[in-house]
Formats: sequence, C-alpha cells, structure tokens
Amino acid sequence: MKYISTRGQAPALGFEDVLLAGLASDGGLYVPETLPKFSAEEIASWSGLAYHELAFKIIQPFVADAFGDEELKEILAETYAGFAHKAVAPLVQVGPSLHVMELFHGPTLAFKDFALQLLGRLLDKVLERRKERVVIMGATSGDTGSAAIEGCRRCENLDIFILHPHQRVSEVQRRQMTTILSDNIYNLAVTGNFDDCQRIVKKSFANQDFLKGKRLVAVNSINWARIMAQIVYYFHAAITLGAPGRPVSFSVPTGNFGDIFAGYLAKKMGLPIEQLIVATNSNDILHRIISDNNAQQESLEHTLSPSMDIMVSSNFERLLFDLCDQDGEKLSALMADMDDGSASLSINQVNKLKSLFSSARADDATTCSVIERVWKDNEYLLDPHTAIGVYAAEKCRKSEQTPIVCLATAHPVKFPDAIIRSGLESPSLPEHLADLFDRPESQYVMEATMETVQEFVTARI
Ligand SMILES: Cc1ncc(COP(=O)(O)O)c(C=O)c1O
Ligand SMILES: N[C@@H](CCOP(=O)(O)O)C(=O)O
Repeated sequence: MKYISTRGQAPALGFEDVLLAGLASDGGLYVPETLPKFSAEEIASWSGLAYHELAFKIIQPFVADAFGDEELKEILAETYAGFAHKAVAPLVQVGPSLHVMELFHGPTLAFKDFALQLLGRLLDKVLERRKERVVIMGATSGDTGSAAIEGCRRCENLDIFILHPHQRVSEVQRRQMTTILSDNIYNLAVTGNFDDCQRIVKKSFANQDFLKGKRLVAVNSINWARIMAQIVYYFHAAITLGAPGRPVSFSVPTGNFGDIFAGYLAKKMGLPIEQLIVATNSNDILHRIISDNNAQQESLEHTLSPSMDIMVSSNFERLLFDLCDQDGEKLSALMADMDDGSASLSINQVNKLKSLFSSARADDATTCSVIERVWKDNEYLLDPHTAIGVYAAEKCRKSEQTPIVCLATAHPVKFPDAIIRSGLESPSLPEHLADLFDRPESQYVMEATMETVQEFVTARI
C-alpha cells in the first residue's frame, strides 16, 4: 500500500518508511492512498475472533509490503497478550444501550497502549533489519508519553525524548514517565502547554540539522501507524454488539482527533457506524468548528481532563484533506488559515462535516457531575475523559435503538483530582504500579523553545 501526504508535495511512501516518519517533507500527514474495504459478509465472519486475530484482518492490508503474514500474526499476538484483561477491550454497560469500551487495560492504563505497544514492536523489527539507530521525539499531555516510553523501552536502537507541559499533567501521569530510568529515555518538562510541546516536535521535522544525520521518528498520532492500530477496536466493539447486522454509534473523548479519526476510517472501511460523536472539554475548538464553523484559537485552559487540553488538533488535517476532496493545494491553503484561526469552511464542507460528526462540550463541573451520577447509578467509576464522552453520548445520540459505545480512554486512577472533586474516593494503583510514588524520578525542566529542546537533544545523541 502507498501512503500520500495531505499537502500533496512529498513523495508517496510504503509502510516501512511511513512508520519511520513523522510529518511528511512538505509538512503534511501521511494517509493511505486507498483504504481497504470489507464487505458485510467478511465482517460477519470475524465474529468470535480473539482481539489479536481481528487486528490481523484489519492491519494486514496496511502493512503487507513490510511485514509477512506470519511475522505480523506473531507480533500482534505478543502485543495484546500483554493486556491485563482477557477481552483486551471489554465492554461494560452503564445505561440504556450505552456501553463503555475499556481501553485502559494496557501497561500504562490508557488507550495509547493499543497503538504504542504495537508501534514499539514494529519499530524494533524494522530498525534491527536496517541496523539503524533513530531519534524519537514525542509531545504528550500525559498519556502518550508513558505509553511511548513503555512501548519503545525494549528497543535498543533509539533515543527517546518526550516533551510534557510542566505541571500540567497529573502526578500519576508524570511519574509513569519520569520513573523509567534509562540511558536513552529523556523526559523534558517544558514550561508551556501541550500545544507548545507539539509545535516544537512538529517544527523539528522541518528543521533537522540538530540530529547529526540521524532519522527523526514520531510516536504521536501524526505517525500513521498509531491511527491504523486504533481502527481495530471500533470493529471489535461493533462486532460484539451485533455488527454488521446492527449499526453501532461511538462517542469519543477527543483532543488531537486521532482516536475519532480512526473511527471515521473504520466507517469508510465498511463498518456500519451510525453516529460518530466528538466529545471535548472546555478546550472546545473541535466542537465549535463542527457546530458553528468557528475555528478561532482561544487560550488553552487547564482542566480536570488534562490529556484533552489541546487546541491544535493535528489529525483534523487528515479529515480536512478529505473535505478538500484530497486536493493538497486546497488543503495547504486551508491549513494556513487554521493556523491563524481565520479558517472558515465552505457550506458544502460544513454540511459534510455535520453529516459525519455530532459534537458536545463538557466543562469541569459537568464532568464531575457525570462521574458522580454514573457512580451512583452503577457503582462504576469513570475517568474524567470518559465522563465527557458519556455526557456527549447522552446529549447527541439520536436513538436508543442503536447501541452507543463511549471509548473509556484512561483508567480513573490516573486522575485523582477529578475523582475527589466528584465527591468520590480515588482507587488504588494496580499492582505493577503500586510503588510508583516511591520510585526516583528524572526530568529536565526547560523553556518552550525549539532551540532549547534541540540543543538538549543534540548533546545527548
Ligand atoms: C485519556 C485521553 N482521552 C482522550 C484523548 C484524546 O484522544 P485524541 O487525541 O486521539 O483525540 C487523549 C489524548 O489524546 C487521552 O489521553
Ligand atoms: N492526549 C495525548 C496528546 C497527544 O496525542 P497523540 O494521540 O497525538 O499522541 C497525550 O496524552 O499525550
């Protein structure tokens, strides 16, 4: 399969090169030139497959030029064997036809493990084959960082630099990153917000002189492999609930637009998805664009759902590419307007967007009231991101005839502030993290400029 850049100027690449890339050389994001499509009969035949077997069906067409079937099967089996729940992504019902899909049974307790446990293994194989050592840079609002470190830690052929916004991630999230002590892992606490971290990483793809000739690889969802792996759980949940015979809807706590974009692709690949709901916190630019064609950048608020404190949603570019009929020139002009907040979609684009997505926004008070209510009704504890998804599901769903699945993107234990503010008790850390607060930490606090970060990287590679 070939992958093309959304900006239309970079060369098309195969999977291995896309895996080893971040932004394309023209500043765009890679997307598959064509998507595999699955028929209803084919999807029906996947009922009862184990998670890793289903993952093979969906991922194989995307990676066939780089990984043989047997090798891929082995990698996938190993990847998802490391999850703490036998179902890997179990569904729990919390209301009438309302389910949460628990995506937090991986080692770092957030949905990022689904893709980063796989990406780490794929990278390891490719770098070993090529005998190449690379530099990884990632930006995190709390969850990607630890999942990337955990996913890549077994790989010797890389140095990994993770930028997080200083004092803007939860203490559990910070410790999950900063307590992994190793010569090739660096945690940079940047005095800014997540958008600053992501801007520095993205700008580094365009300014690579600091790398001493090494290759720069992304672990954020700008890397296509992240999105690819996240498509699988939409199929898994929908098939469990009766697809393709019955349509299913999804509500997705959204920040960088990676997770919901994977759902959008699942639908394009043949999964009968009725509604895709974008759920945001007070940093609501995506909700404003969808509901009101308002793309104005506002200052980023620090909320009780810190992983979604994002204003510049990288993967929205991949969707806009489709809304621009995959015309790279048109998209580039639109992205320039997105960057300065002046973007306005055409009537056709707005109508298309509204036909694809519904959206809702929940502030901190609403988030806490949902956590409290769902606990009272079900004795089920939501994390604050998932609570926003549940709120949006209830607000936007068109019919109770169609089951709706809210993606539970993180374990509540990562966000004690929100749980306590909801009048509840924070749960205890799972066994493998029980001594997290006793482990020594290592992090480097630095200002939010590309020059400072690049100087730091150059000195360590
Ligand atoms: C817990 C949690 N929920 C939701 C999101 C939003 O996902 P996405 O950025 O793919 O939209 C993130 C981070 O991205 C997250 O860490
Ligand atoms: N919420 C994320 C932000 C980065 O998103 P990504 O999916 O592009 O890696 C985080 O927790 O770091």
